[in-house]
Amino acid sequence: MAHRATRTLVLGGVRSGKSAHGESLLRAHQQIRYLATGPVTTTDAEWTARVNTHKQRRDARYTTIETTDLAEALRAAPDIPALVDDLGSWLTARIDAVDGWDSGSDIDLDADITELCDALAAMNADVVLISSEVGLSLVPPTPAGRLFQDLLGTLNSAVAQACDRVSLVVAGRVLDLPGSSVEDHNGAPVSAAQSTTPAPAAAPVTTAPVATPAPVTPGPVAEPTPVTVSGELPDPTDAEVFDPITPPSEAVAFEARERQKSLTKPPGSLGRLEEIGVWISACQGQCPPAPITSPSVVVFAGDHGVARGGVSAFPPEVTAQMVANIESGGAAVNVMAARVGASVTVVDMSVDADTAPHLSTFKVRRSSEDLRTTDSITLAEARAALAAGRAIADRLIDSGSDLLIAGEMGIGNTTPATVLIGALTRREPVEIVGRGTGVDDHGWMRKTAAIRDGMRRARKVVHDPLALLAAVGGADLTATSGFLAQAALRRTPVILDGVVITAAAMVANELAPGATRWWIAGHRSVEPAHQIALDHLDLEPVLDLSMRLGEGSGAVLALPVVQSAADILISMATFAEAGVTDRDDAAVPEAAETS
Ligand SMILES: O=C(O)c1ccc[n+]([C@@H]2O[C@H](COP(=O)([O-])O)[C@@H](O)[C@H]2O)c1
Ligand SMILES: Cc1cc2nc[nH]c2cc1C
Repeated sequence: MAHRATRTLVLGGVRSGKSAHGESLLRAHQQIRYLATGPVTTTDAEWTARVNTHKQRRDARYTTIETTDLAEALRAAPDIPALVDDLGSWLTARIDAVDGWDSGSDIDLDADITELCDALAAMNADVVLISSEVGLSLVPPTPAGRLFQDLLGTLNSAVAQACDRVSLVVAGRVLDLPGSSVEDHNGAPVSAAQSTTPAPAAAPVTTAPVATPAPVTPGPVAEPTPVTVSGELPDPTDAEVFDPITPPSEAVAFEARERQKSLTKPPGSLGRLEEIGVWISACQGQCPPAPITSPSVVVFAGDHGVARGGVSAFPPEVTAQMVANIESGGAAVNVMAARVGASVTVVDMSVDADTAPHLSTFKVRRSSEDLRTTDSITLAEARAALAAGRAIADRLIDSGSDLLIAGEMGIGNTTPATVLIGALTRREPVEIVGRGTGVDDHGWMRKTAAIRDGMRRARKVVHDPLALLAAVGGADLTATSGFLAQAALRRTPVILDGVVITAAAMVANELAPGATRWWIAGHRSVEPAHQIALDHLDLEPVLDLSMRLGEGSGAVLALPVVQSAADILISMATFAEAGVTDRDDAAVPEAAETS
């Protein structure tokens, strides 16, 4: 599936973090044109220092082009992602060009703005434009100041119309602004300026809070702020085909290990945390890494026909009830995510009930079939579910998510998860069956038999990941596999949750070999199949709290550990900076004569 170009306008005040956010949106690209619109030569030392700070943050993937003719610069390479920083400097140059500072309201830049918007519309690659939001401050006391403020407001509005996404960055927090984004029938963004047809009829996919996590304060959970990730159903053609996965950067991992040694701590004293920091750095392709500020949890929900066979301690209607609970912020995952500043989105892939339209845009069917006797879903449904999972990952990453977590909700889903793990690792059902939600002994026997029957059917298609998911996985697990593999393809780190997510991860790693390098295991579930799956993927869980809840809860609990690991590499002082004597620099006392 080709990645679709996205035009994003990032607004914010001075030192709000808007440029850093803009850069993070282009994180996944290997080649980026940095269109610098500021003055090329200046005698202002402070300005030069500011420019240097920005330059240092950018890595070798960036080519800097200093220009005040933005339209031409964009048109020169429409297939290469671009970062424009910023529109205010461009506007200054346009006003300079017509000697317009004293012209009051007579100045007319409409033609320049239209040309810029047309060039934006012609881009085939992602483009991010940074601009100051100056309209919230006092009206400037000088005519030139008022002219600039008015024109920049007009320019920002025009560019916003030409963009697919607009965000406002305030104090390092990113707020996705709702509005005029519409998409064509293939899901490709069409700017409102270009669009001649009304928005498509399909309901937008509204997610529970995305990108604007509540501040982490003790007390009741903040009310979720719905954010719309607009879009139609993705094209399922070839949804199971993935480009090769490239691993996180070995060179940056080496650099990060070297940096660990230089920080004011005995080498290795932070144990596993050090390697987690190295991993985040390698995933981001930069050392030190950027802090993890926009983590997103997606809870994939679905029912399973096998649940009618008495394999769970709870009845299937609980799935839909819990989906509503998660959507309204009352589930464990909501509470934990609010504590650590992660957004939570619940997606109905195959719940056996009608859920709210904004949760069911990607819904493939009501309940997957009973895996004991029937394929859970058809191959066409499996492709649709895979494409949905991939599109959800894409949309979150394109909105600035810097770490993804998959969670799930579905009564009976530990049975298909265990079947997948058993089939891929060739284990006996009794070795891997667990109690799930707490099924009793009779239920345990029914579940073991169901796993045996499912594994018998799975064995025939074990070498074909798509067919395997269709035979015994169901729509929710299939979407999860697409989501996890796509995150790896988009070079975005993931924290895995318990047995169900890890089962989907195993199949994702079959679809996209090497994807596992982009994942870390958040915790060890008490389900016996989980440890077997973790061993298979060569993953060591961060936490072991004897949990078996699902929803993404174990992964969310591990998130602050991963965030701290990144922070250590970012913020700790080195021995040299802090004036602390390093081990190798210490004076060695004369060895005592022992003759
Ligand atoms: O993630 C886990 O390891 C895990 C272990 C046991 C149960 N669950 C959750 O419990 C439900 C499935 O359990 P069951 O007994 O209905 O198969 C489902 O909603 C999962 O989120 C999750
Ligand atoms: C209440 C309940 C909450 C859950 N969350 C994830 N799986 C679950 C299963 C049940 C039964």
